[in-house]
Amino acid sequence: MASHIVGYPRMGPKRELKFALESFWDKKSSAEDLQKVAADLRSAIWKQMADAGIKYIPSNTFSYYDQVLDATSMLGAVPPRYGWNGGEIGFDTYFSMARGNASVPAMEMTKWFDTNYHFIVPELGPDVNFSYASHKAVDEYKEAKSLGVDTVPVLVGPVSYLLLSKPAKGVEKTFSLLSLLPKILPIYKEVISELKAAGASWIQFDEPTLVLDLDSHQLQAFTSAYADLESALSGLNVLIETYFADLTTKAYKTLVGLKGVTAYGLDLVRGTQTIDLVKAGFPEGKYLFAGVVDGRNIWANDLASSLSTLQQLEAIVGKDKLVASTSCSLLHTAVDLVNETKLDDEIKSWLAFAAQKVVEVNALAKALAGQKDEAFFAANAAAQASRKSSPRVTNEAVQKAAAALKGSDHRRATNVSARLDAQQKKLNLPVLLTTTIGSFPQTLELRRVRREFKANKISEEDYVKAIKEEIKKVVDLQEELDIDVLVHGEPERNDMVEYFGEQLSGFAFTVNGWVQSYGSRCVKPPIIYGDVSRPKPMTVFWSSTAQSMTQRPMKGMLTGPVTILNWSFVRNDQPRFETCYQIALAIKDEVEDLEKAGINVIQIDEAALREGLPLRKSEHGFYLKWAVHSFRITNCGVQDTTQIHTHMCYSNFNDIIHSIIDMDADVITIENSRSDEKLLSVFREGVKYGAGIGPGVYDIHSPRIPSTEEIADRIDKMLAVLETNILWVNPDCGLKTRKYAEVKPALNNMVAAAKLLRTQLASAK
Ligand SMILES: Nc1nc2c(c(=O)[nH]1)N[C@@H](CNc1ccc(C(=O)N[C@@H](CCC(=O)N[C@@H](CCC(=O)N[C@@H](CCC(=O)O)C(=O)O)C(=O)O)C(=O)O)cc1)CN2
Ligand code: MET
Ligand SMILES: [Zn+2]
Repeated sequence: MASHIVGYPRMGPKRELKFALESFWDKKSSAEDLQKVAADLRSAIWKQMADAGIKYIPSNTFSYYDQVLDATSMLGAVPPRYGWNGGEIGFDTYFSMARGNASVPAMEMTKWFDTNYHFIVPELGPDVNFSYASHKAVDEYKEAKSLGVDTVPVLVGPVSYLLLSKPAKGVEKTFSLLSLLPKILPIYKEVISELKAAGASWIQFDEPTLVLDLDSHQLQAFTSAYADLESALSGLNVLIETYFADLTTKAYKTLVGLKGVTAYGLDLVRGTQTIDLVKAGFPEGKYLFAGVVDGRNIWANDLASSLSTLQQLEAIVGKDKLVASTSCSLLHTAVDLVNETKLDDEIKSWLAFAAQKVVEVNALAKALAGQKDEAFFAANAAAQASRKSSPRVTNEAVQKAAAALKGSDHRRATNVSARLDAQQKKLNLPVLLTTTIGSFPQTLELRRVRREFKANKISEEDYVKAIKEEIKKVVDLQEELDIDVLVHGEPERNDMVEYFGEQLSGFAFTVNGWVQSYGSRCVKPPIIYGDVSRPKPMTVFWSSTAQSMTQRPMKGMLTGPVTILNWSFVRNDQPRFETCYQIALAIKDEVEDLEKAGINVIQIDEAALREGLPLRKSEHGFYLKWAVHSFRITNCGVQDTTQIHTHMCYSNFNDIIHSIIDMDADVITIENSRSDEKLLSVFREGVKYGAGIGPGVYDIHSPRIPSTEEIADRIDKMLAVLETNILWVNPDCGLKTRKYAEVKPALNNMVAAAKLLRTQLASAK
């Protein structure tokens, strides 16, 4: 019985890679400095896994930015605008694709399945000349070998690579990405042959797209691809790794029928029915890599339960053919619990980060082989029992309140158009209202103030004073720019989810529990371990302070329950929807306290509602029902005259537009400018939208300053499909990652464009 790890976090236990990357990008250190940090991280990870006893240790799961971009580099699929002239791809070309450069914008980035990780989307057309342009996979295999570790090199599988790509500009409608298979497989063969020459005996292809709803043409692509690779792969053990959900019966049949493949990796955590597929039939003589240790969460594994699952599987696949593994790459969990100095011992005993999960996987493999570490299993069982019975986990009052929600719809009594009328009477605002999404630039000074306050280096009094001054600056700036509905700028928040987690009961937070979101950017998801409640108001002080500084409406600014849920590490001992309802009740209390404090406009961000959509269509309906319901619970109790906003920053929701309407917000602001045709086409196709709507008029992810004409043009396009009286004018998303030098002129042009159109509309009447 052996053990395997699908993949490992690259950022390092203290985000060493983040700091090395950012310092290199800022030209404060050399390429060699960066390479040295990276090599040290890799060697530490390999040694750690080898010491733990892991048999199948992955290599090439390290990346300077993203593993899909690494595959693009391996294939030489560099879009022509980056001016690459062949040869081994270096940092210049690689980081230009990832982040853009002075003259060319970055490639598109999008969500990796239903995680908070983002990958760089390959752009492929009929003219791409593929060539073997990055030897990273082979180099890393050799590097590990020279350190005495024989690894399993990991490649993004050829079919998933194509299924995750997008057609290049100009061929969007006509081009079949899968038609490129015969062009990329020769490159894969070159890599395989070099790996063999270097001594590899195993190879892992990550083919996570196998868990999606695939049609027979797409499934056939897997069959042909691996048939084509069969002779190149002969002599190697070949693992096809899937993760994030169950396979459909058809996909499972395709997988186990692949030529030349000797091992299958299955996610037994999110794939709740996977075990039944295996029971219904598993090919003789093949390996099953059983993903029983959750790579998406921070909970210690229930070892007794996993051991029993593995024993059932062993009876089917045979003793020497079962391998204990993680459910997916550990990229999506925090790195090492050892560095958590502030968590108490009880909560710590319930947790396992990546480093601890490696030990769990190995303990399971040994136990199955008859060498059970009794002390380790006993300590684990005790921790599981303590988590089940701890009074800190259960709050009867919260459970009762959440249970009482069932059966009711929680809708505001008045319909949205009547509410908008009532709000207009109270607020008396012009048409084409301007606003922003919430955050203003997070300056270094601001981050320093927060850090020093957290470390008790400055007093609460000084801290409050500094934040108040910052809010005043932001308010004054917005008045000067003549924005209609103001925000306080969120200077007191480190992150829109972590900030609320820190103030709610039932949450724990870490010091170093960082998870890569994209490139060098990381998030520190709070841990929801118990029933959620709100001990006291969270934002009322800052919002009413901000409102007292201006006559204009000041938006209260909250993060919605679905987003808090999706961007936290969620408890796994009750269904997600129950936790979501509890958060909704806490946010409801906050909404009502803001209203009482005289805040007339309240924004409840649901930035992550779309990303939480299950991977399989059959599960969409159920998710959307409780997610939308949770949102409505937060604001069903406010008066007609209180205006509820929501914000989303993932524009690809044509498929869920009816659920968005059903959220029944008074105003929604949405990311749009990166993909305006996509969003506006919903309305062009005749979807009736009567609530306020602000499709973003410029992209905040780019430092570029949009001109007045260009923004006016965008607004014009929107007016062609949306009624004047419901249209709002705002950027795509919050401004926290931008600089004031960019934000001031951009907002100035935005207000000018709105005014220009107001004048045109008035004279057209
Ligand atoms: N949770 C979440 N998910 C999201 C988003 C989001 O806003 N939040 N936005 C979308 C895009 N994803 C993003 C993810 C991260 C960042 C981002 O800016 N992250 C920062 C960390 C931000 C943070 O929490 N910083 C803290 C802590 C500061 C810090 O890192 N301090 C160091 C000290 C180092 C120093 O001396 O500076 C430490 O604690 O170790 C603060 O500002 O208060 C980063 O990686 O740089 C932006 C967008 C999708 N997913
Ligand atoms: C990722 S959505 C961000 C919403 C938040 N209110 C902000 O402006 O930063
Ligand atoms: Zn946003």
